[in-house]
Amino acid sequence: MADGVQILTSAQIRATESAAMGSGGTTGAQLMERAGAAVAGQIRLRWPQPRRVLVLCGPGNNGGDGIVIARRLHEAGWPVEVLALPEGPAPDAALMRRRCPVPVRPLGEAAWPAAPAPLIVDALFGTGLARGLGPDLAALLARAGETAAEVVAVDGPSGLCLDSGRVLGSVPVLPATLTVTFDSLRPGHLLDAGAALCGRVLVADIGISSFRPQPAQLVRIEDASLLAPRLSKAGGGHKYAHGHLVVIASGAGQGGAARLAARAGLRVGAGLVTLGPSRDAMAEHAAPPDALMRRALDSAEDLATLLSDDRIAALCLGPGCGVSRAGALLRVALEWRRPLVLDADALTALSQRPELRSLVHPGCVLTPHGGEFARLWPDIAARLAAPAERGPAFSRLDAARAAAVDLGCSVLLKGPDTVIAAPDGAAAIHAAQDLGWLATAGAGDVLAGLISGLMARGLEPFKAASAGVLLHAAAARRAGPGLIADDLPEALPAVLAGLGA
Ligand SMILES: NC(=O)C1=CN([C@@H]2O[C@H](COP(=O)(O)OP(=O)(O)OC[C@H]3O[C@@H](n4cnc5c(N)ncnc54)[C@H](OP(=O)(O)O)[C@@H]3O)[C@@H](O)[C@H]2O)[C@@H](O)CC1
Ligand SMILES: Nc1ncnc2c1ncn2[C@@H]1O[C@H](COP(=O)(O)OP(=O)(O)O)[C@@H](O)[C@H]1O
Ligand SMILES: [K+]
Repeated sequence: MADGVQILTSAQIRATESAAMGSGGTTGAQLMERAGAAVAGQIRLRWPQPRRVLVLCGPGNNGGDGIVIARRLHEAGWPVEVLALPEGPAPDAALMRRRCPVPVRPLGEAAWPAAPAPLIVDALFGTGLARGLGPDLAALLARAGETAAEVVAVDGPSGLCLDSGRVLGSVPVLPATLTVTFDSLRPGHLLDAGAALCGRVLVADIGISSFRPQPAQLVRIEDASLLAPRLSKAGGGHKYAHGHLVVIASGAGQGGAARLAARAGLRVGAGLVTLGPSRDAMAEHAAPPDALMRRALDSAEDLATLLSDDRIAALCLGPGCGVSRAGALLRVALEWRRPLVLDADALTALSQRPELRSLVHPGCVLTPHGGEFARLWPDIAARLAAPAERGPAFSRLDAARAAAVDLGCSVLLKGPDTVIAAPDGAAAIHAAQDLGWLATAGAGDVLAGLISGLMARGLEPFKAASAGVLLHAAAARRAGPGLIADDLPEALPAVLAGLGA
């Protein structure tokens, strides 16, 4: 399992809540009171001066939380209006409605306030969202969206599937300024459209964390400081003790992407890195860094000979390699059965050579972006591209997990929301929607170099992929706006020093 903060799906948070209540230590109404109090508290922290607030409540427990929020804000002297859908079969929510000192009026066109409230609390649907919003509700929310009110979403914006980060149905949802969720994040807060729609996400502790399922199957990776002990070279050791990485490079005239990967491998601490271009491309790959070693590799036989050296610890195949060259070397790389990163052209080559799929093994990390993923797994990609009608919708997380199980290796699906899945079901999400500058040629090559460098240093594939993504993002933050891929390896020394590695 990667180091990180546990993420629970809707089904898992429901089970956690049931276990907490089943223990006899708490009741559903108490949990609802804590949840509502936490949201009201966050609202008052963010907007210290009372202001008119419109609380929109749904039929279930999300709506029950909304009623608690309304009561709490009313008690604090805020002018509160509550509009609610008809009650569903949720006894705790019904209890809260009976206790509510503010009139609860039916939500609909007739009751909609003429003058818009500056703050809207969206407590319509949370983890119980089963389908897209109906047209009447969607129209009301669209109107609310036009008023430039600030929106606080309870658990998540209503209409957003909290398991996938996808909007259900073809209806717009009300984007939130602030989302307050309970106990832990859901995948949908980080994935796909969810990250933008949720705004700032805060997690309120409601006292049920000891009832979460263990071990964690899904985490958010965000804290690079956890990596420091594994990245440190304190304690000595010869360069070979830190691993020898081989990065396959291109034939003549095909560019320097592999050099970016190799440079990243060196910077992340692999003891030695050998770049392997074809013989006729040796001269063009002679550029710095001089710390790189070079070895001409023209054929699968040349690669097999090189890999017979036991000291070689990891191989990176794909960046700037050319699809036909990657295809020619792929079988030997896979039959080596040692730590291997397949990226870029190697992924395209694998999609064209189905007979090699059975050779993929647990020591491999595949790092596709969306296009490469769709070439390798067209059926899974089609499920992801299909409209999301019902919750839980098929997600990028589901897609990466299905791919990891299919090939029996770790799969890293790249994007602003990167998902890493291991074949045993472990998974991690890294949200970097603030790092648009990473959408630059060669950023992925650097990532492949980081991961393979970490694998050369002995990190197991899933952990190396998780750590590589973290370091990649940290380097991008360090390099800042205007970054190009070449800057990322150069930013690593400062990142590593900052981590105390
Ligand atoms: N877990 C925890 O630890 C805690 C959870 N808490 C809170 O509970 C929330 C989950 O509550 P929940 O399970 O009652 O579901 P919720 O989101 O209120 O919706 C279900 C209702 O909506 C209906 N419905 C669904 N989709 C619809 C649609 N498109 N259009 C119309 N109707 C639709 C659905 O009806 P049905 O699908 O059966 O027709 C059902 O009546 C969670 O998000 C959190 O806020 C906290 O109080 C305490 C701790
Ligand atoms: N908009 C974005 N926000 C954050 N990260 C991004 C964004 N676009 C791309 N990335 C990241 O940058 C890298 C790009 O990799 P890739 O698509 O393979 O590019 P290339 O092939 O040009 O190297 C990946 O790590 C991806 O997660
Ligand atoms: K909500």
